[in-house]
Amino acid sequence: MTDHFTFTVAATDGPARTGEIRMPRGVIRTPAFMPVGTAGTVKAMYPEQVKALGADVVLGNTYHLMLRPGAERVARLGGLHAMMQWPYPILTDSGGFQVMSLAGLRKLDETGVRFQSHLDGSTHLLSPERSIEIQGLLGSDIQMQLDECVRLPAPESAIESAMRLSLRWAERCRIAFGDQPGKAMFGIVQGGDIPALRVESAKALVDLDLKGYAVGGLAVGEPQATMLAMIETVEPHLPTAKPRYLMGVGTPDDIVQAVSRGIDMFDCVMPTRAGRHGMVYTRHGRLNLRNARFAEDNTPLDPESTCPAANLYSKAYLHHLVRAGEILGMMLLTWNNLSYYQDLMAGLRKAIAEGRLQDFIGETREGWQKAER
Ligand SMILES: Nc1nc2c(CCNCC3CCCC3)c3[nH]c(NCCc4ccccc4)nc3cc2c(=O)[nH]1
Repeated sequence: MTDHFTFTVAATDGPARTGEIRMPRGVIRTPAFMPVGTAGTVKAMYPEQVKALGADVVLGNTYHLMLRPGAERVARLGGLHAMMQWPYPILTDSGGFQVMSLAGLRKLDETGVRFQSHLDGSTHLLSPERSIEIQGLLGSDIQMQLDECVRLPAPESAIESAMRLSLRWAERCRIAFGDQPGKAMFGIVQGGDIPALRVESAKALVDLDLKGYAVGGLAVGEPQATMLAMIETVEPHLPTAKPRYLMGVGTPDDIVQAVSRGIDMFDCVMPTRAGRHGMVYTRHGRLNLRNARFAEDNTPLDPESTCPAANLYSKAYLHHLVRAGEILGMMLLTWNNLSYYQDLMAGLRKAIAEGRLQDFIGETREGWQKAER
C-alpha cells in the first residue's frame, strides 16, 4: 500500500476511463460505485458483505454523524473505520447538501450554514472549517468541500451566487485541510444548468490543484439530458489525471451514461433505499416485488448472479417478506441491489479495458427492457 494518494488511468474508451485510486487504506477500482453509509452503516448490510460484493469505498456523512453520535465522540472512540469495522477508504460528504434537505430552520451566509438539528432542535454552525474539522475527526480518507447546491430549476442569479460562494468555501476548505498525505480533499463543481457558470467553476477549482473533482448540483430535479449535457460541458475542463465524482448518481442508466462521458466515481442511496422498499435492480431491469404478480413466482431474481439473494431465494418468498415487512426482506433486497450495482461497475471497468464500452452499454440497456414490460 502507498503512504499517499495516487490515481492511475489504466485504459480509456472515448472519454471513459478505467483505473485505480491508491490510498493507504486500500485501492479504489474505477469506475466505482460507492455504497452510502450515511450514519456509519450501509443500512441492512454487514461491512464484510459490502466488501465481498466488490465495494472498495463507502460514504459517510458529516451532517448525520456530527449530530449523532458527534464528531468528537467518534474521534474519542477511535474514528469511523474502527467503529464500523470498515478498514478500507471512506469518503465523507461535507454536510451542506443534507442540511438543505433535512435540517429545520437554516440560515446560510458567508460564514457557513446555521441550522437546527432534525433530531432534537439543537442549533449548529457548519462552516467550511468546521466541516473539514469534522471529516478529520471522523477519520475520512476523501473529504468533500462544503458547498451550496441549488435545486433545479432555479433563477440564474441563485445559481451564480451559490457557485461563487462554493468557490470561496473551496479555498477555505483547502486551507483548513492543509497537507494530509494519504488523504484527499475534493472540490465540487457547481453552476446548475448554466454552461458558462459550470466552466468558470471547473476552471477556478482546477487552479486550486485539488486531488479530485466532484460534479455537484446535479440529480437535483433536472432531466437526465440536462445532467448529461452539464457533464459534457464540464469534463473537458477537468484534468484527465484526477478522478471525477458525480455526486448522488444514480440509476444504472444514469451511471452507464455518465461513465461513457468520463465520470469515475458515483454514490447513490438508490440501491440501498429501494431495497428497503421492495424494489430490486437486476440485469433484466427494475422490479417492484410488492406487486401481486410475484406471489407465486417460484423463480429467483437472477440465476446467473453470484449473489444468493439473486440466485437462491424465489421471488415469491421475497414478495412475501416484503409484504410482511420482514427484516430479512430488507436485508436480501439490499444485498441483491448492491450486488447488481457492483457487478455493473465491474462490467463497465472490463468493457473499457477491452475497448468495447458502447457494445456493453447496448447489451446492458437491451437487458433492462425485459423486466419493465
Ligand atoms: N456536497 C454535495 N452533495 C451532493 C449530493 C449528496 C451526495 N450523496 C451524499 C451521501 C452521503 C450521506 C448521504 C448521501 C447530491 N445528491 C444528489 N442527488 C441525489 C438524488 C437522489 C435522491 C434520492 C434518491 C436517489 C437519488 N445530488 C447531489 C448534489 C450534491 C452537491 O452538489 N454537493
